[in-house]
Amino acid sequence: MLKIENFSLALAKQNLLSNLTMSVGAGEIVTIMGPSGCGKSSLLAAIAGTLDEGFTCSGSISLAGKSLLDMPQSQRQVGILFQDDLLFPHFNVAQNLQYGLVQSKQPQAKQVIEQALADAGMPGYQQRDIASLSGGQRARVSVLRSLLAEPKLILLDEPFSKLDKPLRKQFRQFVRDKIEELAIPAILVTHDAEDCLQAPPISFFS
Ligand SMILES: Nc1ncnc2c1ncn2[C@@H]1O[C@H](COP(=O)(O)OP(=O)(O)OP(=O)(O)O)[C@@H](O)[C@H]1O
Repeated sequence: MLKIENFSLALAKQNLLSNLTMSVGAGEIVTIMGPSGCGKSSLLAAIAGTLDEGFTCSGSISLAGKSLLDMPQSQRQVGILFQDDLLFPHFNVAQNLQYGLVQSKQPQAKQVIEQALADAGMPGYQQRDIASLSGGQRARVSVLRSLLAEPKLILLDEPFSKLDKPLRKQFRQFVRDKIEELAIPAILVTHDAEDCLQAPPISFFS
């Protein structure tokens, strides 16, 4: 479980978040909404350990009982998905997925990748160039790459915003199923109430 307790975040003298307390259970997806610039992505960065200098935070964030704020970024095992996928354009689909694969799965990489692509409705796409994929296919490869790294928590920063409506619906379901399957907590930041994958959103609108 992810637990955020009395968490406050400031940028120079600007208060972004004050005393946020929330928890996210295994397989649960909590959605966060709020106006542009209110600090949603910064909260995700604080959890992932990628907050830039200039931000200060207080309170606690723990995952499975371990404090994340005290942990180096490399040890946090947090997966992040952004609006723009960060796939390597010069690698094909399989090479991109292999990059995400945890060390223990490397010996069976071929089979694991084959199965992951089949699960994502993209069987046989291993050798395809990234540039030849549609937006929805790129999005799916991007999610798969994050999930193959077996993160202990996943943070989704508007990953659906570039997809058209029918694709968005299909992709939301795909992400929800994968997170439930992995039984890890997830936080989704969005501007679109329809993106709420489970319960109603936590709103940062004041
Ligand atoms: N690297 C940075 N350096 C300085 N200021 C930053 C940095 N990143 C974000 N900010 C500022 O911090 C505030 C919160 O930004 P953040 O990206 O967290 O907002 P957001 O709620 O995710 O916005 P949006 O919905 O527009 O993506 C904004 O005022 C933004 O300009």
